[in-house]
Amino acid sequence: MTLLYASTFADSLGKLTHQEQKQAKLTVMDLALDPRGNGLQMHRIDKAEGFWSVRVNRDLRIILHRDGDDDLLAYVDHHDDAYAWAERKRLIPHERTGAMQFVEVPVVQAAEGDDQGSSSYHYPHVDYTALPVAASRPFVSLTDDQLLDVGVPRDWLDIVRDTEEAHVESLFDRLPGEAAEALLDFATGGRIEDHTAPVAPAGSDPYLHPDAQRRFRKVEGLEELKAALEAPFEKWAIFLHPAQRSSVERDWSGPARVSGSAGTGKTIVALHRAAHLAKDVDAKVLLTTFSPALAKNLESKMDLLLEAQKDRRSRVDVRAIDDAARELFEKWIGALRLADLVDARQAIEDAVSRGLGAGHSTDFLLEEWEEVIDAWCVRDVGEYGSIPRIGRKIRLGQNQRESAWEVFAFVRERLIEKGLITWADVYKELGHRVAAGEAFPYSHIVIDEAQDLSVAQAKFLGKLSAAGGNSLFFTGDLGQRIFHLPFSWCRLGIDVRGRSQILKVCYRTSHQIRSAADRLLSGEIVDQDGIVEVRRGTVSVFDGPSPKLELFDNAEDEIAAVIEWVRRRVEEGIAPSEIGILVRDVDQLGRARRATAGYDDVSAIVMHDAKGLEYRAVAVMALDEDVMPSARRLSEVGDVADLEAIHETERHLLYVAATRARDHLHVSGVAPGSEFLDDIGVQV
Ligand SMILES: Nc1ncnc2c1ncn2[C@@H]1O[C@H](COP(=O)(O)OP(=O)(O)OP(=O)(O)O)[C@@H](O)[C@H]1O
Repeated sequence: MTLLYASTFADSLGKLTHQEQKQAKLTVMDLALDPRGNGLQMHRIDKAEGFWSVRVNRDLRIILHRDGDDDLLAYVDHHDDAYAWAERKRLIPHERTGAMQFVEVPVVQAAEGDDQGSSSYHYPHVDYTALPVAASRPFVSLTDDQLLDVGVPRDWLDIVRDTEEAHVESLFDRLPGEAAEALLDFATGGRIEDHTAPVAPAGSDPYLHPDAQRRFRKVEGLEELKAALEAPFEKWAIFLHPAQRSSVERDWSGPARVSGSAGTGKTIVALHRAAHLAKDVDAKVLLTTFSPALAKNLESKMDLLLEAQKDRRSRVDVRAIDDAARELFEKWIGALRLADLVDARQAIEDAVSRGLGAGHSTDFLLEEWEEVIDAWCVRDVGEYGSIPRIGRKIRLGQNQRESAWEVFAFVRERLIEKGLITWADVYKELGHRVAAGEAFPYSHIVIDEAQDLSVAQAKFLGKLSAAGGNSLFFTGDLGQRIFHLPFSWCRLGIDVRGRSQILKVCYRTSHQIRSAADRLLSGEIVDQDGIVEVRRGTVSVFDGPSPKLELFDNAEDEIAAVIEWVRRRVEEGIAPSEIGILVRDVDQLGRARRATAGYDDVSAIVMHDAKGLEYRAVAVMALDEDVMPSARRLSEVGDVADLEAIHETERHLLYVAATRARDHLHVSGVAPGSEFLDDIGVQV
C-alpha cells in the first residue's frame, strides 16, 4: 500500500480550526497504521469515481482517493463541502504529458429553472458569439495541441479558448498549476511554447512526472507523514515546482547557480538542495548566506524541513558565511582581531593629515580601500593597476594611482601595528590553508543570496570550487544586489557558465505587485561573466489589489495616510505582525514608527534589514526626493567615483523593499518624491 499526500489536502487542512486539525491528523495517522481502514468508518462516494470519505468526527470528513494500492489523501472539510469537492473532481493522468492531475469537472452555469447547479461556483456563462473582437478572449487563437502541450485537460480546451479577458483569473484557479502558469504568461505577453511540459515515457508512474510532484508526494514512512501534517502551511517543505526540483536533485558537474526574481523560491531551493546533499551519510553540508539574520531564518526552516530526519539534519550546518569563516580561522590560525571601517577611516585620515594621497578626498580613498584595495587584497601598486574597478569606471592615471597607493600602504602598516586583520585578509588566509591541503570540514557548500557575496568571500569559495562536482551551489538574484559592486565570478575561480537555471514562478508576491516592482529593473540583467538573467516570463501564482502610490505635501500628512492604510488592513483581518513599514534609512525610521498606528507588532524597519523577510502588507514610505537614491550616499562618494553604480544598488534596494509584499503594497513620499517613483509601475 502506498500513501500519497496532495497539496489540496495540505491547503484544506490549513483552513480548519486548531482543534479540527488535531482530530483530522489523528485520523490520518490511524489510516496510515491501518491502511485498509478496518477500524475507521469509510464510504465510497457514489458520484465521484475512486473517492472515499473517511469519518473524522460527526462533521468532518477526509476525502481519500483509492486506486489499487495507492491511497491519496486528497482533501478534508466539513461533510457537505468535502463531498461537493470530491464530486467535482476526477484524478487522471494527463493524456499528453502523463502527469497525474486533479481535473475539475467544468460546470457551465445552468439555464434558469434548470436544477443542475449543485456546486458552489459557476463558470461564467457568456454568449461568445456576441463578442465583437477576438482580443477580448486572450486564448482564442491557441490550438488543441498547444493547450495539451502545457497540461490543459481536454475537458477544458474549449472553455479556455472561450474565456473572456475579465474571467481569466477564475480560470487559473481551476486548472492544474502548470497549465495556469503557461496561460498566465501567454496572457501577459509570453510564449506558450516556453511552457511545453515534459512528456512521461509510456508506462511510467504518473505521480513521478515533474508536474505531478508539485501536487502529490509519496509519503515514505510515518515520520515523514507526521512532519507533513505538522506544517500544513509550509507547502514549500513538501511540494516543489518542477524547475525547483530539477535544480535541487541534479548532479551538477561543477559550481551551479539558480536565479530568479524575488519570491520565486530560491531560498527554498537552497534549503532543499542542502537537505538533498545531506542524504549521503558521508556528506557534511554548509548552508550559508551573508547575514546572521538571514542565516537564522534558514536555520529555522532547515529544522522544519528535516524535522523527521534527525540524522540528515545533523549533517547540515547553517551559519552566516562570516561566522563559518571565523570558526575556521580560530580553529586553524588562532584568535581573530578584526579591523572595521572605522579603523580604516582613522588610518586614512591620519595618512592624509601627513600629506599623503594628494589630490584624493578621504571619502574617495575610503571607498577605494573598501571596494578595491582591501576587497581584492591588493598588496602593491603594480597589482593595483591590474584590478578591475567595475562600478568605479573613471580610470586612474599612473600618478593618481601612485599617490593613492601611499595612503593604502600606510593603512596596511597601521592595521598590522595594531594587530588587526580585515575580513578580506581572513578569507585570503583561509584560502591559503585550503590550497595547502588543510582538511576542510565541508564536502558541500550551499550559498543563498549569493548576489551579495563580497569579492573576498567569492575568491575563497573559488578555491573550493577546484573540488568540482556538487561542491558549490549558489542561489541569488542579480537584481537584488545591494551591498557590493559587481565583479566577475569566473575570474575568481567560480565558473557557473552552462550550469545556471532561472526560476520563473513567483510564490510570494501578487501578480500586480511583482509586475510593478519588476519595472524598476531591466528585463535582462547580464553579469560580469556574460550570464544573462531574464526576468521576463515570470508569473505569480495569485492575484491581488493593485499597488498604490501617494505623494504628500509634507511628512505629517504622509504619516496620517499610512496610519489610515494600516488601520484598514487590520480591519480587513490582516494581523499587525503581517504588516511591514519600510524606509530607506534610520533617519526615516521615526516616521515609520509613528505610522504603525500604535500596533506594537507592525514592523518598522530599514530596507536593508528587510532582505529575506515577507509580509502580507507593506508600506514603503518616506520616499522623498533626497532619500532615495540616498543623498548621503551620493554626497559621500569621492569626486571621481561613478554614481551609476550607486543608482543601481539603490534601485535594487527599492525592488527588494517592494517585493517583500504579498498582497498589499502602498508606496509614498513627500512630493516631488524619489526619482525612482517614475519607474515603479504603481498607479497614483
Ligand atoms: N514550491 C513552493 N510551494 C509553495 N510555496 C513556495 C514554494 N517555493 C517557495 N514558496 C514560498 O514563496 C515565498 C518566497 O520563497 P523564497 O523566500 O524562497 O523566495 P526567494 O526567491 O528566495 O525570494 P527573495 O529573492 O525575495 O529572497 C515563501 O513564502 C516560500 O515559502
